[in-house]
Amino acid sequence: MTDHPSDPILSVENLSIHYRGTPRPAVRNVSFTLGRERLGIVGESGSGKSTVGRALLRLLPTAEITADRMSFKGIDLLRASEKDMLHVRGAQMSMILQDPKFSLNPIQRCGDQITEAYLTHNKCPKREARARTLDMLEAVQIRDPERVYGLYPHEVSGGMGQRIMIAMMLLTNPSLVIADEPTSALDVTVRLQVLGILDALVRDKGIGLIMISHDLNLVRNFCDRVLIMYAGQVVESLKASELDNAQHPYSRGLLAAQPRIGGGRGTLPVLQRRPEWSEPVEASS
Ligand SMILES: Nc1ncnc2c1ncn2[C@@H]1O[C@H](COP(=O)(O)OP(=O)(O)OP(=O)(O)O)[C@@H](O)[C@H]1O
Repeated sequence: MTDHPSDPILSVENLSIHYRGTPRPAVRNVSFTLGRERLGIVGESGSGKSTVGRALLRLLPTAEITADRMSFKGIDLLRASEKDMLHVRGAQMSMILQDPKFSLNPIQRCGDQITEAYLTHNKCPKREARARTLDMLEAVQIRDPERVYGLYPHEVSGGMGQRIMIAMMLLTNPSLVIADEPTSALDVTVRLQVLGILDALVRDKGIGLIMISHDLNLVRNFCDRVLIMYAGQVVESLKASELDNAQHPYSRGLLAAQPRIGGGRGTLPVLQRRPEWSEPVEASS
């Protein structure tokens, strides 16, 4: 079990993932550890970020997953039975996806969905689960939890839907939350509110967070460490505060392609890609 804040919650060594029927692995030799911290995974579309997140939850029925190690709080995720994974998913490890519209059940009231998810993993009277749901809705800064409890997903805004998802994912007290582009469907103000909520909850509860994103500015400000992925591999791993000093030419290209306030109106450079970056590299942690 993980007791000390600096103990890794998650340890991944040489993770490779190959979707069956595709010519090459989507992810190759990815290694990293995660403590009670916020780890960003960035890279262009198709670089394998979401595939890594889904592999941790073993949500890839059409892929071969191999690794020297993929352990979460002492559980061997490669060899855990499906029954064991049912206890891990949603209870100890949760995933927040981009758009709540596709994650919430459209024909069930939002509050009932959270209560039901809680009761799947915890035995308690329904009344108590409902009260916990209302408390959690309040914790994610929903002002009128009783009213929102009774709304259907189509009746809530994108930002509120995402708070509802966060409430659902955090109510079971997970040790690890994987947030896959959790705010990219939100406008800037709501995005900052949702990130603030996630940040406070992660800090207060000592959760490990993996933030999957395209947005370098977001991970620079929000995360402690960053993995930069290209063509299924981690090309660079560094502290978020040192992101601007990234060395790999792909990372430098990503940084240079970011528009900056006050950066002038010139054309942004086109991101260069070289074949040798797709060659196998030494695993980094
Ligand atoms: N179910 C699947 N079957 C076959 N190939 C897949 C499947 N899902 C993803 N891939 C491929 O795996 C590679 C990595 O995809 P992945 O979605 O992990 O990238 P990503 O970095 O998360 O991209 P995005 O930012 O667009 O979500 C891509 O080449 C993608 O086409």
